[in-house]
Amino acid sequence: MKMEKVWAVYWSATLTTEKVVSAMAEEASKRLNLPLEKIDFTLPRMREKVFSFRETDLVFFGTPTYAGKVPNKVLPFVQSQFVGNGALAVSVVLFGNRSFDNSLAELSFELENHGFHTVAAAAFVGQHAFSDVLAAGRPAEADLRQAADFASQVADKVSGLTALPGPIQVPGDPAAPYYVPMGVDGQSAKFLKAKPKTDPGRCVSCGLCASICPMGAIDPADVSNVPGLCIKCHACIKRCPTHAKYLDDPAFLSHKAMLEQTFSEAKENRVIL
Ligand SMILES: Cc1cc2nc3c(=O)[nH]c(=O)nc-3n(C[C@H](O)[C@H](O)[C@H](O)COP(=O)(O)O)c2cc1C
Repeated sequence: MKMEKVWAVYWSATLTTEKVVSAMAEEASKRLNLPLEKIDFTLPRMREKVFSFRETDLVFFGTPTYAGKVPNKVLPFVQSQFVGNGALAVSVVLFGNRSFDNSLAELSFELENHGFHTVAAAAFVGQHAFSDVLAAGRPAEADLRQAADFASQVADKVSGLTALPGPIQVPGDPAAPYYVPMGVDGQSAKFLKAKPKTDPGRCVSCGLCASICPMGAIDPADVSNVPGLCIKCHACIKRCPTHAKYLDDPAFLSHKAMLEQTFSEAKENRVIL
């Protein structure tokens, strides 16, 4: 099929999805000798307009896995902000070494439902946003190489297509319920209402956290004040230059400890072509 443009489209709070989707789209654009454009819809200001694609677009579309699915506060934007108009798409999810459960199936389903034709899919491991040790440093160089190899195979597949294939088959159930986080005691860990705290001894009031919060939840005039909804994405915690932000909610810490105890063995990336 004759394509005209490659796109990297992603939502990424701690930048692992951005890294993997960008590596894929960059490689495909090189291989197909086509221009590349990026849409990062992580921040509220990037979620105000609708993006419409064309049949000649190849779109690498990525989100993280939260509770085994597409993050529930991101899903409405996936559904309302992007119109496929017959564009080819590659669904990509990142997951933090536990499982991607049903996120890839859900993302693929939503893309198909909104006018995209999915031609490939991938689930890559990214450092777990909750932890400094779970999948630490991933995507690493080897992951990014694998992402590029995959994209190059996608490019060859797309160039060789003479008709639209059926939707790519991915494991999982788009309608499955969310994974319920557990604590070390085996009971469900309820930390939905937890909010990040600020260490006044470290915070220099640079305002970065407020400017990168995907929910716009942090008061820029007083960053220790979080009046908005916190989705525990860890953008503020992971990206604070002085390490001033933290979560000390006991249920959250218990879930994090359980994950670190149970899912320490490195998982592999999954590609579907
Ligand atoms: C609220 C929340 C829920 C998560 N749930 C899962 C999960 O169910 N399974 C998993 O393996 N990783 C899970 N993760 C880890 C993320 O999928 C992983 O850190 C991903 O790389 C984050 O993407 P980003 O860097 O683009 O924001 C979760 C992370 C957060 C913040």
